[in-house]
Amino acid sequence: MSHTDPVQFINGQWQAGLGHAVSSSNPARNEVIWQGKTASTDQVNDAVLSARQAFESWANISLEARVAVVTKFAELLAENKDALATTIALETGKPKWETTGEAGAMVAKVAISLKAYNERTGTVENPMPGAKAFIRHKPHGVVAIFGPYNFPGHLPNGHIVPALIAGNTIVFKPSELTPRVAQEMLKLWEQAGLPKGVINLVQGEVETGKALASHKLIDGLFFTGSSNTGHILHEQFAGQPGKILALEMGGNNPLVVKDVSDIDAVVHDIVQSAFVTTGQRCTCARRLFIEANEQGDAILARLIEVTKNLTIGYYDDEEQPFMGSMISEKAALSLVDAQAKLLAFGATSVVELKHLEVGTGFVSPGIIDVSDIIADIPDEEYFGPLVKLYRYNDFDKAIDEANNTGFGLSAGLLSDSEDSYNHFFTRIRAGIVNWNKPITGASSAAPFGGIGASGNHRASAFYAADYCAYPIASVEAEKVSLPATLTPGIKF
Ligand SMILES: NC(=O)C1=CN([C@@H]2O[C@H](COP(=O)(O)OP(=O)(O)OC[C@H]3O[C@@H](n4cnc5c(N)ncnc54)[C@H](O)[C@@H]3O)[C@@H](O)[C@H]2O)C=CC1
Ligand SMILES: O=C(O)CCC(=O)N[C@@H](CCC(=O)O)C(=O)O
Repeated sequence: MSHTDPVQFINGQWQAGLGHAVSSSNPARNEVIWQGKTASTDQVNDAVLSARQAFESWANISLEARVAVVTKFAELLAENKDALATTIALETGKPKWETTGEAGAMVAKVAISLKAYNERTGTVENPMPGAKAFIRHKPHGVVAIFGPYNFPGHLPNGHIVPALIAGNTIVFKPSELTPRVAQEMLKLWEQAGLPKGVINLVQGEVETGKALASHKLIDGLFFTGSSNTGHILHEQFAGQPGKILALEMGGNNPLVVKDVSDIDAVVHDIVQSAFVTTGQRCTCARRLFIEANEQGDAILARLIEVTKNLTIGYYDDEEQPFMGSMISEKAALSLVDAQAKLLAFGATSVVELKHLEVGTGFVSPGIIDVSDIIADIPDEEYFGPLVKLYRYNDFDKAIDEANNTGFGLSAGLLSDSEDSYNHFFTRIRAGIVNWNKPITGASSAAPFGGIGASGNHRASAFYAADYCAYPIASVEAEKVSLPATLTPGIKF
């Protein structure tokens, strides 16, 4: 492992970066696990040009030929599932049970994307007098794909697979925090026999991202990441209506509890919503609404108990922990800082989030009561295991407050009352709305996207097919012929 390692994949060749030295670490043990140099602006340009050059033949080979490569990739992923799950765990700090699930979701993505391609962007033929009407779809061209660190395999894969099936070529810029996962994924695409230039990998930090996002020759950009970066990209794409931009961003997601009989089941769904993946899911519950009554007190007491007992540990612990480390010590400290700011505003700590070990991303989960300072706190996503608690008296006011956010990714109600859910569903604003289920763990077989600051109405997962191709309407006849009835004023 050295900084001169070939970590960029451009036009079918592995090559060393020509930018500055970077590395990636296992955040749980603070060990360097990858080194390289960032892609220079020239290398980003080469990657875009190689994708451009590969586009025509990739778009024009048969769908079957493209599907054969993508299917081979799924087979290779399945064969290498354990190795990939280990790398994801090593680089993110997530426990192995979770990263095994992530690698499995990557395999499943291929069949789901094929189904979505056919259902949403396939060919439709309609008869009409003297002609046929067709709806067909074509790929956009060269697309830039940006991935986040929390699901460094599954989420970029959710753009890459449908983009390739549709016939696009790709320049992939993974998170700078997870370059090793990206490199392993690309090696599998290479082995699957993807023609050179069809997928390119440019590793680097923000400046590499900027060079790619601002490149004149990309036809689109598919982004999963923070709302801040998504907004920057949206501004950058302003005035370019011809380019497709799909933004999957964060949330400040509400979970409301009302009238429930099974307290343990409720606490389970709260924990699974707020703390899974050490709170590093875009769908995680960030705001928890519990009634200010006796039942609410009982739920909270049990939640405190269960939260304090959640196990935290290394990705490879034999007895697997519920939570691993956060992505970095920096991320862990930013959560400690967020908690301190809320306390300074007047919030009350219910369970304190603590940084557990210097030099690592380990934190314990936290619950902070903000009921008295609702009006003052910023509408921000704290991307970690810190949930804000609101005690409420009036269900409608709780829903108003749940909607009092610029985001709109996921939301949920835990309640035994169907009427309450119907009322909640009618009023709540979010792209994912669940009843008596955790608000994390969204299905790849459904659309996945949010409103407001969470997305730009280009839902991913099953609907990713929609942003990977544009529709073409055709009316076609084998011979040109005079219509039986002529338009008034035309004489033959
Ligand atoms: N809605 C969704 O589907 C999901 C959203 N997320 C969100 O992602 C975030 C966590 O991921 P991060 O990696 O921290 O996101 P991030 O926004 O920091 O980075 C995402 C990607 O954008 C690149 N980038 C950053 N600044 C850039 C710029 N100015 N120009 C071009 N590229 C730039 C990064 O290098 C990285 O490749 C959270 O906010 C989370 O909510 C995460 C998973 C799913
Ligand atoms: O993209 C898909 O195939 C489905 C969406 C998905 O996997 N969502 C996960 C992870 C997204 C995140 O929160 O980072 C989830 O909802 O837990």
